[in-house]
Amino acid sequence: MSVIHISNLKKEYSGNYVLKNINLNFDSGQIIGYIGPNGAGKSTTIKILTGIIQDFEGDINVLGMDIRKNAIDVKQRIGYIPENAVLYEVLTPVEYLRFVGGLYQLNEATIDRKTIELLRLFDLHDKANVRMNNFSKGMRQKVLLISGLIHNPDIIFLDEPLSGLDANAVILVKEILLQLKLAGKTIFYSSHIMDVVEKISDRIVIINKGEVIADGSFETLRSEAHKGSLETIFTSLTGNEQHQLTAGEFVEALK
Ligand SMILES: Nc1ncnc2c1ncn2[C@@H]1O[C@H](COP(=O)(O)OP(=O)(O)OP(=O)(O)O)[C@@H](O)[C@H]1O
Repeated sequence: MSVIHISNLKKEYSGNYVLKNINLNFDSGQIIGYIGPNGAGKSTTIKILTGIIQDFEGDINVLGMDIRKNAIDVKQRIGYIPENAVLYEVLTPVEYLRFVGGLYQLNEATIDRKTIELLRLFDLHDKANVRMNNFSKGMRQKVLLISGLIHNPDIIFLDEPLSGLDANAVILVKEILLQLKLAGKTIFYSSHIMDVVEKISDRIVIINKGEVIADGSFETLRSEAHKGSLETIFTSLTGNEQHQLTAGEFVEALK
């Protein structure tokens, strides 16, 4: 069943189209890797799909609802873990997650029960009531992940979710995403870490300059591109295979 339907999506800033006629359908129970170079339009797409940006051309349907008309209903059933989030740093994780859980209309007992358990599983139980202003990057990222998942959403949008996490936490989050997928959730995953995208995605969409330039399973992309890893497929498709040369020029320019 199609849970995300994107039809003729375009987005412009000051007359410059950063998304150019994107058409995509995604089925439930899949991990979708959404990748592209810096500035390709990944975060903009995610912000439109999650109802944060409402000024766009085309039609977006999420979980059977038109995002323009039903943004609030859609938001209740999706989770969004943004790239750069402003956590309310004067708050503790317990206070912050109570606030977020309240937005999702969870009752306080449920929020507190989930919060304590989820913090424990992320090794943050001893920080539950400590203000987040002195938290490390990875600790903040863990709280952010919990805040996007606490209402058990049907679709989870993640923008560079492993940022700052240590190796154990990365393995744990990858495993959580795979188990959420097996439970029927749809995961929309945007990242620059190619080997993770390669390993976890059922389908990979590559965008460049606001356009879809590749779409398929890793095996399909690999056979079409005649390349080994997703990293080499990515660099050949996005037209940047001159890294050694560019690095040399960079070092030269420093002199
Ligand atoms: N609020 C804005 N006003 C004007 N231009 C914007 C705005 N937000 C994004 N853009 C532009 O839209 C384009 C796409 O940006 P976007 O953040 O979606 O890229 P991205 O693929 O997520 O990049 P990155 O990998 O660097 O995070 C960029 O050229 C960016 O400068």
